[in-house]
Amino acid sequence: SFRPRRQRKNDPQLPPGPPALPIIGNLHMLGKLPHRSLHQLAKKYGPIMSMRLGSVPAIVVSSPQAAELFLKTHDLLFASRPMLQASLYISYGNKGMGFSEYGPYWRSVRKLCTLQLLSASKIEYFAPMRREEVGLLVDSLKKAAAARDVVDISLGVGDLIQNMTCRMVFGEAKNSEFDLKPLARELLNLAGAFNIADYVPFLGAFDLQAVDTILEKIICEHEREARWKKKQQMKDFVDVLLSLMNQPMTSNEEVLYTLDRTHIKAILIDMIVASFDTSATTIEWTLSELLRHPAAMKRLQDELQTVFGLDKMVEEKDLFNLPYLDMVIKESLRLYPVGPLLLPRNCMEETIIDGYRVPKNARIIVNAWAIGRDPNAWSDNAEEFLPERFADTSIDLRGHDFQLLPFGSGRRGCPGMQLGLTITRFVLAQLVHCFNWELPDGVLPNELDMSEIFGLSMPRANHLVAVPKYRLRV
Ligand code: HEM
Repeated sequence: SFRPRRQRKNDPQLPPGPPALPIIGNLHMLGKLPHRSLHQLAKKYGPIMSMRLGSVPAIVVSSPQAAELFLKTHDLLFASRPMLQASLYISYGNKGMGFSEYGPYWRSVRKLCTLQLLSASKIEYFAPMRREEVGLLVDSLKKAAAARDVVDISLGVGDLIQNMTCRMVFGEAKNSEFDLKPLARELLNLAGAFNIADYVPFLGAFDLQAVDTILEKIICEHEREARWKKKQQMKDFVDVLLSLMNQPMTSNEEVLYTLDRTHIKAILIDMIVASFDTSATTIEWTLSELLRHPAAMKRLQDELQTVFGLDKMVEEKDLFNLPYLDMVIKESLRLYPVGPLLLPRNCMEETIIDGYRVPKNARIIVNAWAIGRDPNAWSDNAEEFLPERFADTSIDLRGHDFQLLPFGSGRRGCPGMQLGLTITRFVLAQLVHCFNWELPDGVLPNELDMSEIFGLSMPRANHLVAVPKYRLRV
């Protein structure tokens, strides 16, 4: 029916939400753990809640039904990301994928990454590298086991994933001239700081020039090598992207740009920021819960033992058809979505959702942490780690079931999901299969501290430490 344009009393209103202060809006309510604060607020104001982050309107989504409305029913309207000062800054003016606005440019970069860097065949190509890196960690843990040492699992797993990421992206974990990891760490700190509000007081401390210099060196080295060795076979991400340099990038036949060095650098930064911590954090939380639940640990070890026996280490290619492993990982990602507010969406056009007005350019925050704890979706034991809850369900984590959204959903969902899951399954299975794990002196399973800190991923506040005992016969 026809309506005059002027706002009327009966016109759709913003969703309910807490009162906002001048200038800062509701920023002061986020606290140190925004996913928890927003969860509490949503209990009062509902699963579609409106807030103001500084001057920016934000809509916080906290139930599976609401998430489906935003990520499926109206997917296209919310397939963009907000233009944040900091993201412009670290991605050479939004030339990457993760922070770019929806449109032909983003589509073409996303296609490039999905087909050339994150495809099933690329994932498989790096399997020997992952096997080697995990082997090194197992060796060092074996030594610690022999000496009855307490080991820092968070540190060990974090290092492992970082080495894997650097080898995949740059071809090596340590360059002869510099360690690549501090570079990635710095990018991550920056990206983590702005993922809710465009409010980054320490931006000045971040030295993009230094990052650019290092990336430039790495690219030059790869170019030199490619020329000398006439390298035929693609190796790391830098090689793949260089092989596409100066090629016209198209969308629907239209040439949008030619891939140049800035595009390549921005894509490399994206890949590092998105994959540097996420898998490590998932593994860290899963092992923590398994240490707290010895029966679940035993059941998983038994399942792996039926496939690999006690004479063999875990092989990545034989990790299919292990239902309990899958249930454990799902349960862990339900309770600890490592990118809860990882990348906010942006509303492209004013729209009406569930009777509420959602303004253009509102920031959409899907609180996967709250959704994973919604008692309507998960019953009253939602706070418990109970992998068995998935036993007779088809609930999946790929973004089709809106009560479980660790990778987001829809056209903007995580393109690295397959890679992340492959790494997580392999590393977790190996550590559980090769070792029995005990908490250090005096710590009982139910006393293990489980607090988190907020960042781009959501890691443990205190490192997980435990004593490994080697359990294989090889
Ligand atoms: C367990 C590991 C991982 C988890 C839980 C995870 C989770 C997520 C989530 C929640 C999003 C936001 C999705 C949305 O807005 O709907 C995302 C986006 C993204 N992830 Fe992952 N991720 C993981 C691993 C990876 C890996 C290994 C890569 C590969 C480099 C990767 C690359 C990306 C990129 C590029 C985006 C942005 C996509 C876009 O905006 O178009 N992720 N991820």
